[in-house]
This record gives sequence, structure tokens and C-alpha cells, in this order.
Amino acid sequence: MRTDGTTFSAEPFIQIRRDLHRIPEIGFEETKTQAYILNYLERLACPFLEIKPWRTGILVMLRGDAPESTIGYRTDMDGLPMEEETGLSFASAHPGMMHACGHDLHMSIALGVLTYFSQRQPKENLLFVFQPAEEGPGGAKPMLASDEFRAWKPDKIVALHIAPELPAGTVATKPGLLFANTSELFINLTGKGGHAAYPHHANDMVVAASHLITQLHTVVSRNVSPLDSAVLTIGKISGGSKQNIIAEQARIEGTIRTLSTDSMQKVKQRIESIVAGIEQSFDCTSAIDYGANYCQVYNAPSLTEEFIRFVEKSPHASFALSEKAMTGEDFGYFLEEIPGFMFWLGVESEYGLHSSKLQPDERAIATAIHLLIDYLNK
Ligand SMILES: CC(=O)N[C@@H](CCC[C@H](N)C(=O)O)C(=O)O
Repeated sequence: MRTDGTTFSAEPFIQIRRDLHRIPEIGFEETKTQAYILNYLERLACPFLEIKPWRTGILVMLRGDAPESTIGYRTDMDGLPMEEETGLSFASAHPGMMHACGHDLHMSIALGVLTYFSQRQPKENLLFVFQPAEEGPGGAKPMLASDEFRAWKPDKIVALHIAPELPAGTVATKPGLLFANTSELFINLTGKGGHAAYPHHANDMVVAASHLITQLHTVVSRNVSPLDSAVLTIGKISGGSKQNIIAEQARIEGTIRTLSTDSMQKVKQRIESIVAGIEQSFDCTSAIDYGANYCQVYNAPSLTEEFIRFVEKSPHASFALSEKAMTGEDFGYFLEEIPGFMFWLGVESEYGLHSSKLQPDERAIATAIHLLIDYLNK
């Protein structure tokens, strides 16, 4: 029995999460995921539900019976390019891909809330936004600009993200700045390959890349004010073809996180100077590409404070005030245009986000479904 006197079981959404967990797909390739969700929605056979696919995403409008506004609820859909190591019976069936950021839970929670309201027509219009490519190259910005979204633009929007470091059943957020500005970083270095035994006839890009990475790690420690915050992580390095061939090419891939756009600009300028120095000192050429850039996630203060008061009174979750984090999320683009907020949902796991061993506690699915039903019903 729910607090509003109705009965609704969140149990089936654990299986739905497991089904989605088995088919992770990277950004803008979420075709099986989209087909799974479309098939599920069709089976709901709800007369006041309308569907608009957008690329590999989906917009679902549930028309209210006395609407004065439209409330949006957004979930992301994509997985990550990494090999799963959980050993779960429902582990990824796609080699080299995994739902290691919880988007499988995010989608199953969205389907749970949507299912409830498909059985009990809401007062307000509810727009469920299934957004592709959050991990990159970024689905939020083009989706926001699409005719499909603009025709159904909500007056308010909400999203959640799982938090492995919080106990299952905990909800955490804060008004104002929640997540950082982000920029991807790709640097290609080109020198001259050659025989391993004749280094003086070649120009080794493995050595150049090693120096570059060491120098890049001075940007945050030596160029950003200790009172500001920034992150520069290099997550991937590749180069060369064989152990006895001097590498002509090297590539490093990373991400930059800052709390302000001003700091982002300064970090990028410093990276460019360092790369120019590497070109000089190693007599090589370089190319820098900043890939996808996301704006900060800034929670609308009054809506967030009202949500916090709501969670504090809820029997479904316990509330913890969160710190801001250097995580990125293209949900920030929705919040630039539409008042709303994002919150963390505790899923207690020994292994964190982007870990090949992440195992969220599935009890959090019911927590979020019941909490969101109450919030959207109020
Ligand atoms: C919640 C989360 O983990 N988001 C990602 C967003 C990635 C943004 C982009 N691809 C980048 O790496 O800069 C994150 O890594 O924070």
C-alpha cells in the first residue's frame, strides 16, 4: 500500500533494470535500448500517452486530466565502453560495453513512475525524457534544440543520478551548483617512427606523450588557485604498434572539470602552452580536440529547497545534504533553459561509478519510484 492509499509494486522494475543492464550501448547507438522501451510503452496501451522517438531517444507525454503545467522527468540511456567484471547472472551481453554509470537504473525508475501514472491519470502533463548519449558526445543539447522537444517543452524538469557511496534509500542534493563544467580532451602527437635499436634516427612519441602527461598534471597543482577546484584526468593513452618499433604516433584522452567557465578557459590555455612546448622540445606536431563540453549542473534554489523539505518528510527516503561534485552531466543544459534540479540516489556499492565492478543495490529502485510518484502527485 502506498502513502496515497493506492497499491503499486516497484518489484517488476528490478527485472526491467536487469534486462536493460544486459544490453548497454554507447551514445547515439542505443537502438536495442530504444526498441525495448518502445515495446514496453506500446504494451501499456494507455489512451493519454503519446510517444515521439528522437534519434535513439524517446519523448513520452502523459496528458494530465486538468493540466496547468508540464513537468519533465529525464533519464539518460547510454552505457560505457568497458568490459563488465561483476560476474552477475544478468551481466552485459555486449562485449566491451557496460552500464557502469547506472543509466539502467535511471531508465527502470523512469518506466516505473511512468507506468504508475499510465494507470492513474495525473493532474499535470508529465513528460518523460529518455535522453541518449549522456556519457558523450552529449544528447541533451541537440535534444533540447529539436522540434520534437520544443513542442513539448516542460515548465519544470527533474532528474536523478545513482550514488554508490551513499546508503540505498538516501537522497542527496543541494541548491545551486551541483556538478562541474566539463570538457573532453584529446591530444594527438606525431613524430617519426623507426627501429628500436636506432633511437637517434627516430622521434619517439611514447617519450613525448610521457613528458606531456607529467606536465599536464602540473596544471591543476600549479596553475589553478588552491581556493578554486579543477580536475584534469587522463584516462587513456595509446601509441605505437610493437615493442621494438619506435612510435610515430601517440594519443592521450582525458577530461577537464572546473567549477567556472573562466577556470575552464584558463586550464585550456595552459594545456595549449604545454602542448606547444612539447612540440618544440620533441620536434613533433600535435593536434588538440576538446570533444564534448558540458555546462555545469545548477539546481534552481527554490525548487530544490522545496524538494528537500518534501524528502525530509517522505517515508520512502532519508535526506542528506550533498556537496558539489566534479562529476559532469549534460542535464545541465536542460537546467540552463528550464527550472529544475538533479539529485543523487544512494545505491551503496563497494565499487563506484565507472567501475567495471559497480553493483548498485537494487532496493533503491523502489525508493526512487515511490518518492517520485509522491513528488509528481503533490
Ligand atoms: C555522471 C557522470 O559520470 N557523467 C560523466 C559525464 C562525461 C562527460 C564527458 N564525456 C567527459 O568525460 O568530459 C562524467 O564523467 O562525469
